[in-house]
This record gives sequence, structure tokens and C-alpha cells, in this order.
Amino acid sequence: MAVDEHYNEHGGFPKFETAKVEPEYGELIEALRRVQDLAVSVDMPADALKAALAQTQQLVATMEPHVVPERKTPAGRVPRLPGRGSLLMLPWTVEKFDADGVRSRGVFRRFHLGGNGAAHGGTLPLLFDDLFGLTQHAYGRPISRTAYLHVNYRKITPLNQPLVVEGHVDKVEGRKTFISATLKNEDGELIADSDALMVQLLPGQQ
Ligand SMILES: CCCCCCCCCCCCCC(=O)SCCNC(=O)CCNC(=O)[C@H](O)C(C)(C)COP(=O)(O)OP(=O)(O)OC[C@H]1O[C@@H](n2cnc3c(N)ncnc32)[C@H](O)[C@@H]1OP(=O)(O)O
Repeated sequence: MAVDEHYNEHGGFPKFETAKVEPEYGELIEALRRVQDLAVSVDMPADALKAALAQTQQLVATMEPHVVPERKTPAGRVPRLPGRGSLLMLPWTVEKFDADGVRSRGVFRRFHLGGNGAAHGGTLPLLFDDLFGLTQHAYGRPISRTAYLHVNYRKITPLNQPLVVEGHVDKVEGRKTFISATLKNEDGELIADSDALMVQLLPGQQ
């Protein structure tokens, strides 16, 4: 594994440490994802709307007292959970994580709909960008910022169909890590591919 001698120099970027969570945490995140799916799917009558609003306000009141700063919340820091337990991330599960590359599987859900049954084009850079962050992390590079990210949309990205995304480091030049990835369906058909440049932050750089 190509562990960089400057690995611990993350610039001003937070160091990610795995979070320990209660067993119900993953269930809560999945329930919230279901709410997201429903929120973009329903057309409710007034009484159902009022009931949903009251219950959501109650949920907000339960959660609000527990807001903590960025590095304290477990969201995004539970690698075994889909999307590492972050609602922002695609709810995909990492199945390979080493210096040769990172592979993750999952589905785009109703929440990710763009139009005509296909995923919104903007959700693919999110999927790739997070995969690239993980890929360079697995390669032993310091956490860096994405300088550019290029996506080729080869086919429509379907909802609710198992897909696999796989990325690897192509080359390292000083602070620069060049990474590429493919998104395929289970028949091995290419749906999209992407390449990116990640630049290692200088000390103190945000
Ligand atoms: C427990 C769980 C763990 C989980 C881990 C989770 C990980 C997940 C993490 C998720 C991760 C998500 C990550 C995110 O989403 S990060 C969020 C999105 N990205 C940003 O916000 C970045 C904003 N940009 C910047 O901060 C700066 O521009 C950076 C830092 C990128 C470079 O500015 P800096 O002033 O420092 O450097 P430089 O300008 O001297 O350039 C240096 C070199 O790079 C070359 N260059 C630069 N830009 C480009 C370009 N566009 N095309 C081609 N080349 C470019 C440049 O020519 C030069 O090359 P050379 O002349 O030296 O050969």
C-alpha cells in the first residue's frame, strides 16, 4: 500500500475518525431516508398534511437539542452504514476498501429522481466525489480537496436497480492525486464514468 509519508498532514481539513453509535442509529437514518423518498413522492390531502407536519415538528423538537459541531456528529463517520450514516450521501455500502481501489454498491432511490424514472444528473458527481475521497484515503493519501471532477453520462441511470461504482488511483504527482471510476449495472454495462483531480491541502489550508 502506497502510504504517503505526509499522510497526517491534512491541512485544515478535519481528520475522520470512525464513530461508535447506538444500534438504533442506522435504523433512524434509514427511516429518515424513507421520509425523504416519501417527501418527494406524495400528494396528500389537507388532513394528512396537517398530521405529517405536526409529527415532523415533534421530530424536529426531539432532535434539535442534540445538535453538535461538524466533527462530533456520527453522520458520515460510520463506515458500515449505507452512506456512512450521512443523509447527504448516497445510501450505498462499501464492499472493497484498499490501495487497489474502492467498490461500493447500492441503488438510486425515489429521492434521487431527476425525471422520467432516471436519477438526477447532479447525484452522480456526489456519488463519485465521495468515492474519490474514500479512494484516496484507502490509497494512503492525505485527505484533499477536489480540484475538478468530470462525469461522462453514458446511459440513463435507473432508480431502484442495484448498481456498482468502483474507483482507483491512476497516478500521484506531488500534491496531486488523479483518480477515475466507473458506474455499472449488475450486467456490467457502463452507465457513467468519471475522473478527478484531488489536491492535497497545504498546512492550514481549509
Ligand atoms: C471514518 C470514515 C472516514 C471517511 C473518509 C471520508 C473521506 C470523504 C471525503 C470527501 C472528500 C470530498 C472532497 C471534496 O468534495 S472537497 C469540496 C470541493 N472542492 C473544493 O471546494 C476545492 C476548492 N478549491 C481549492 O480549495 C483549491 O483550488 C485547491 C486546494 C484545489 C488547489 O489550490 P492550491 O492553491 O492549494 O493549489 P494550486 O492552485 O497551486 O494547484 C496545485 C496543483 O494542482 C493543479 N490544479 C489545481 N486546480 C486544478 C484544476 N481545476 N485543474 C487542473 N489542475 C489544477 C495546479 O495546476 C497545480 O499543479 P502544478 O502546477 O503543481 O503541477
